[in-house]
Amino acid sequence: MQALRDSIDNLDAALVHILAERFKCTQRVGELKARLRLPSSDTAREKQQVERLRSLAQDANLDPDFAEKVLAFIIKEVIRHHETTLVRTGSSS
Ligand SMILES: O=C(O)C(=O)C[C@]1(C(=O)O)C=C[C@@H](O)C=C1
Repeated sequence: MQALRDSIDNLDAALVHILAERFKCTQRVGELKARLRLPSSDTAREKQQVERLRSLAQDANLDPDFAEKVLAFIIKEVIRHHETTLVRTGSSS
């Protein structure tokens, strides 16, 4: 049991680090979008991401619906960050 919990703790730490790296990338995208006055969300891109992630999940034996929900949750937070960046950089008006 303890060995399994140690593995879970390591995997949770990896998830946090991976998420932090992803948010660093999306922060840069948000700044670019603000500068170029592009919309915060891109539904065509999201559709591609969902398709790809569902396929990856299937191959990895992970429930694709769950993977899609996780992605949607993350993207919702990214869009919130993009909106904050717009206000912070004064590009929202
Ligand atoms: O690729 C973009 O345009 C982003 O802003 C990043 C991202 C994402 O988190 O992957 C977030 C919002 C968009 O709707 C699509 C994708």
